[in-house]
Amino acid sequence: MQFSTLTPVNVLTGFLGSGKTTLLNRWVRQASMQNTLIVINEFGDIGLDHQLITQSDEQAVVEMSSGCLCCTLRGDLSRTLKQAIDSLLAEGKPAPSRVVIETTGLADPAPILQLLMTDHWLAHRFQLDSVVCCVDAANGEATLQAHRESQRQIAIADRLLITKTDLVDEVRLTPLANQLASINPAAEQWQVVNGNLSPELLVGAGLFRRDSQRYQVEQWLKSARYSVIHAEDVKHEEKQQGGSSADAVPPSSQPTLTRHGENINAFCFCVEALITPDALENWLDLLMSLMGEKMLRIKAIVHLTDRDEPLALHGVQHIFHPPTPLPMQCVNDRISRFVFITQNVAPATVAQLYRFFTPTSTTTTLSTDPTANSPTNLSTNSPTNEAI
Ligand SMILES: Nc1nc2c(ncn2[C@@H]2O[C@H](COP(=O)(O)OP(=O)(O)OP(=O)(O)O)[C@@H](O)[C@H]2O)c(=O)[nH]1
Repeated sequence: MQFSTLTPVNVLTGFLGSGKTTLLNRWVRQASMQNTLIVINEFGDIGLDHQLITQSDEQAVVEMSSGCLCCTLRGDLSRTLKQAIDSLLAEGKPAPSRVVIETTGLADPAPILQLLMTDHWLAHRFQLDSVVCCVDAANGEATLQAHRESQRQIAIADRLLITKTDLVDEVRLTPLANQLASINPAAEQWQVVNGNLSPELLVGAGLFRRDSQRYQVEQWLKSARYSVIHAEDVKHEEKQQGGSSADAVPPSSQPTLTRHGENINAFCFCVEALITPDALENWLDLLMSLMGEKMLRIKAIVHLTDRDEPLALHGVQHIFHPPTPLPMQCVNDRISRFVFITQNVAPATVAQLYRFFTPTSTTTTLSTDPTANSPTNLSTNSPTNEAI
């Protein structure tokens, strides 16, 4: 399956009452959202949101109710999308060119992202474009302190929309914006009043841009926004000074500590040397098996010893999307960059575990099979270069 033929999916998340439906109500009226399929995951029997969304000929709105997509209804997403697309085609309408999934306010978006990678039918038809998270300007700080789900929604997002900014002044807005930036430094922030925001600002955060038919590596990875830890520095300091790898962690990567003792860490781990496939696989395997639940999101551009072209990796918790081989001209150097957003996992732990596996001498080949979703499967098959 070519990347260019996969339908982009935007996941719209945000805590209860944060303004998701208000935003969607605006979006469905926009010309740029024509031919978009909107999936609303309601929790409970009465799908009020569905009644609120204005329907038009261009948009199909389907509703999944009675349960939360992230907890109980995983099989239902592919079923819902299949049925919706079948009925569009039966009516003589085109298949959707975009899907927007609005989650329940309490949903952890990570399982939904995993579903897009692991469900065979979904993985062959859809690709994640962006996770968009609404944060209520008036209640955001309190919600963030009190609810783990809210922290995870913010940490995993590509775009953060601070809604209801008409209700607060700068004195309240600035600390919230700073806190969001410390949890998720790479996510762009937008202020929104009554859902008034062009949907075009929200799409196109994915690795592959459909409109230009190009890979956009730096816009996707945004590694420059993170504090950086160099694998080589970690080694050097320990050898020369007898310090620990924690010494190599810059102060700017100190965690955002929330009231419930959750540490959200966002950092970029850089490796200048080419990495052997074994070291990569063993490192990621160990990280995921020991602390997969706490790995909220991982994106990486990796340069391996056994191949010229770089690979793009994208993981959510313990699940990885199949590696995507990229054309060499997408990158400027051969430094591997891993962006981690973690919960209660210190950057030093990630760095130390990497050191544990380097150097290694054997080489294997990474699979690009869409069903090979775990790092454990990275070494199984020959690459097929399907995504190029
Ligand atoms: N003042 C103000 N109110 C807003 C704004 N955006 C949304 N609201 C109001 O906030 C309330 C919640 O908005 P919704 O769009 O229903 O929020 P939601 O995230 O879909 O809510 P759930 O589905 O319960 O999670 C509604 O009464 C909206 O009218 C805004 O920018 N300013």
